[in-house]
Amino acid sequence: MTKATLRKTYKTLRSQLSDETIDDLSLAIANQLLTLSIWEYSFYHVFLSIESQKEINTDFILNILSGKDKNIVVSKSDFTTNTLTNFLLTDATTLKLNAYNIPEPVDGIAITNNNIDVVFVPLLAFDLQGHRVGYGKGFYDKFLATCKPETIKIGLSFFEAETNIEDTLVTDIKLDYCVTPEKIYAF
Ligand SMILES: Nc1nc2c(c(=O)[nH]1)N(C=O)[C@@H](CNc1ccc(C(=O)N[C@@H](CCC(=O)O)C(=O)O)cc1)CN2
Ligand SMILES: Nc1ncnc2c1ncn2[C@@H]1O[C@H](COP(=O)(O)OP(=O)(O)OP(=O)(O)O)[C@@H](O)[C@H]1O
Repeated sequence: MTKATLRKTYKTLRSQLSDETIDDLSLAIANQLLTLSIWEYSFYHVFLSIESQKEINTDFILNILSGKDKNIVVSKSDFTTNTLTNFLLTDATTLKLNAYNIPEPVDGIAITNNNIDVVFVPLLAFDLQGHRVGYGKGFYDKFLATCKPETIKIGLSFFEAETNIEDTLVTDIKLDYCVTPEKIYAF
């Protein structure tokens, strides 16, 4: 299927999930993540959930990371350039919802992309090759392109893989893993 079709299909599927189901599935995803060998690193980039879009609740992952004393990195989105700038999330960080309902830090300690070891990547759909479909503005493709090549990229999804995304671009950065409540896909 094409990215446009997949976006539509998976937005609809997500819109049908109750808040309780979202929390149950998000916890199952966090528990799956615990079985991966990814916990020896230092800097972890996590997206902060857009609740109105029924995204995965990343609070469980944030709790794991703070329990392990990891450096947690979160983004501010610039919708004029479709780029992300990254900041350390600390107890002192004030978060504010932006115009797209994304929680983001008001200010803080800036982190350069080459320090980031692991990125948890939001998505609407993904395929068996490790390609993903997001909201279509290329924020994550641009961000991941500026991380070091060894950075581990982990998609998080409520739903299982599609066979194939037809219209992938050369600029699409593939995932290393995609984790669902049921399974871990390694690419
Ligand atoms: N939590 C989270 N943060 C993220 C992303 C994400 O997918 N999830 N992004 C991943 O790249 C970037 C933001 N990307 C976005 C791109 C478009 C829209 C947007 O157009 N929203 C419209 C229409 C939504 C719709 O079509 O349903 C809106 O809210 O009105 C929102 C976020 C960076 N931060
Ligand atoms: N490294 C890059 N530099 C400049 N433009 C890029 C880069 N990567 C992707 N783009 C552009 O971003 C646009 C959106 O790409 P795509 O449809 O793959 O977004 P997406 O992955 O669904 O969304 P997102 O990354 O925001 O979740 C495309 O027009 C693409 O050309």
